[in-house]
Amino acid sequence: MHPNALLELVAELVANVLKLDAPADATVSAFFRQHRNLGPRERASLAETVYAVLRERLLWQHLAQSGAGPLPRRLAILAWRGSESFLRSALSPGETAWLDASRAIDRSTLAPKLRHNLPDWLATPLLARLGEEEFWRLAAALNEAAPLDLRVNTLKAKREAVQADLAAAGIKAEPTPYSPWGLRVDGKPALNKLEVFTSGAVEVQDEGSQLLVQLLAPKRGEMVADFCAGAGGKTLAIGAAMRNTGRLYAFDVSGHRLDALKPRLARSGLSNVYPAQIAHERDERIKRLSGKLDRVLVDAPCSGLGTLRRNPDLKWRQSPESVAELQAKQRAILASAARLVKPGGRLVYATCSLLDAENEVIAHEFSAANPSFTPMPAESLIEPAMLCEGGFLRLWPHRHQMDGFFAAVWQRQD
Ligand SMILES: C[S@@+](CC[C@H](N)C(=O)[O-])C[C@H]1O[C@@H](n2cnc3c(N)ncnc32)[C@H](O)[C@@H]1O
Repeated sequence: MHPNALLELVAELVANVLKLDAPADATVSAFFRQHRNLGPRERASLAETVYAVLRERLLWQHLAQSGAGPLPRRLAILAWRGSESFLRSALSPGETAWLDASRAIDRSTLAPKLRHNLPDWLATPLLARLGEEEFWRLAAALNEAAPLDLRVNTLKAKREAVQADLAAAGIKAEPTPYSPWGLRVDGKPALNKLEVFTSGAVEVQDEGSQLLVQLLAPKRGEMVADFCAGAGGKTLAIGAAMRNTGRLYAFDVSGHRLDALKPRLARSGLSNVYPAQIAHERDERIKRLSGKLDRVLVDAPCSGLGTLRRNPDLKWRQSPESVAELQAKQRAILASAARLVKPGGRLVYATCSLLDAENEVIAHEFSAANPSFTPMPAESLIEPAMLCEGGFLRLWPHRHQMDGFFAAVWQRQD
């Protein structure tokens, strides 16, 4: 494609994504479906440039003020992530001079906001919690691309064997540092046509999500519920840890998400999973299981701010108001899910948020209101201790090279 035609397409996609009315990955996929003629390299330039715009949006918008022409084109030029010579051949002499001048600006002289690229409502609590030095390390880590992690389905394969199969397909993968089932893949190779994937020997899953199963620690033959199962990333890991025995309920209010679980379930070889759509957290189907379950996981709907490396649009699509709404849902879901746990059973509450408001605050409130649930310190359930903070699993991209992740664990006494 002619360089300027591609740059114009990038600008169009930037404009679409910056409407912020849908998740960026959905907007990008829809755009690719409308432009089927684009090759893999063109798609990569488009997607990576759009994500670069989202990651450092405040910086680019500041620099773009001095340029000319439509704003989405200026943003696309500044954040361009394809071939440099290709970009330059698309630019007018005026644009070339402006790009060079923009790049020559010493970024360390810019206002903090233009360097961390986080909205104030998010930067303020993170800075207060982490302190200056660590806050800046987090801000830098959030603007890097996330690694691609796989979870080996131990019902079907061993980690070393999968690693060897991937190597035979020219894909380098190393065991993840903390999860015993994880492999971290080099780069972003297409995996979905490989035998290891189609046979159900692996699923894509961030290492942090894999660690959650160690906190839930489901055993053979138990009755377990994954209360917010979605497309079942955690369900599959829990079902495998139960060695395909017992009964694992996969609840969710979204039938559409549970539908996405079906093909994954078929590949996995699991037959102990019972997906069920519920109307809300107080659904009759839930009430019937009251006090009967050994383990319940609440992977709560949350702001997703721990996944900013993958979903940088979330920092612009969430707000203090949306976080307050999510907190209300989190409280209600945790309270209902807790009723399913039998005496002696275990309850786990998890989010992929960085904010105390969705994490420690919800967990402490629950403990205070439910004295029959005794907190179990995460440090006693998972190693090494540096994965935990204040009795909770607390993962950070800059400390642990994983998505931001939180989990609290309780045991029901009576
Ligand atoms: C963080 S996602 C779950 C991701 C999933 N556990 C996984 O590992 O792939 C949260 C899920 O909660 C579901 N949800 C929202 N409100 C709910 C409710 N009241 N009861 C149960 N699930 C709910 C959403 O549909 C969404 O799928």
